[in-house]
Amino acid sequence: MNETLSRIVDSGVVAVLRGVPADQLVGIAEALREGGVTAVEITADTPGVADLIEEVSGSFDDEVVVGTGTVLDAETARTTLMAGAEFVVSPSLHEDVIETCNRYGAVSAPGVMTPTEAIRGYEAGADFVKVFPAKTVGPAHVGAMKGPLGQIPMMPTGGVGPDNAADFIEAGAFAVGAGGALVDYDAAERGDYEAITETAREFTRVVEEARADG
Ligand SMILES: O=C(O)C(=O)C[C@H](O)[C@H](O)COP(=O)(O)O
Repeated sequence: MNETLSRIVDSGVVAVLRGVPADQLVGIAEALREGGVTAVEITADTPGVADLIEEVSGSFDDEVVVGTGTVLDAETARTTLMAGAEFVVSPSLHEDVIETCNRYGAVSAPGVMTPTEAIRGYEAGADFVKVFPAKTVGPAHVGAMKGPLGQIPMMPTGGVGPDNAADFIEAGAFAVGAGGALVDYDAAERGDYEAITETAREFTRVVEEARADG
């Protein structure tokens, strides 16, 4: 397995940081890592995303795997890969983004909702697919897609929290992505990074237990 992908598997949870304030970034990434979440995605609509990716990848070496989220075009993929991103996630399917990632040896994950989109992304060379938005379709949808498409690693994202993460893992997801339910910017603003670590710990515990049960 690709090394970046195996580091995402190890984390089990990919933290989606959208609009993270620059002065909170390293503190939040550290708090997440303390709680076992060692894969972090900074979304491309975050101001200064390339600089933020460079900062976080320079701060942790191999301990934290860093990617770009909400990537809608090849230019954004290339720019952020050059800044140090190791994986690229999209809410939608863009074959030029997948192609660009493969050109530079990076992992790519298009956003998909249907079996047709999932297989199209995988045939285009994606390493895994992000089932998005996950909460509206639920774990049963992921389980049903994994039936005929068991070879495609799936990471449900969008409305995933410690309350439903186990159901997605039990349905066959190899990991989950989470933003709102995982990263509390207000807590970071107050300097309460321990709260972020606690949520991350709970999240990774739930995922590990669901894997052990499966
Ligand atoms: O556009 C993307 O690439 C995304 O990652 C979409 C959402 O920001 C994530 O799905 C996080 O969603 P929540 O966990 O519900 O906050």
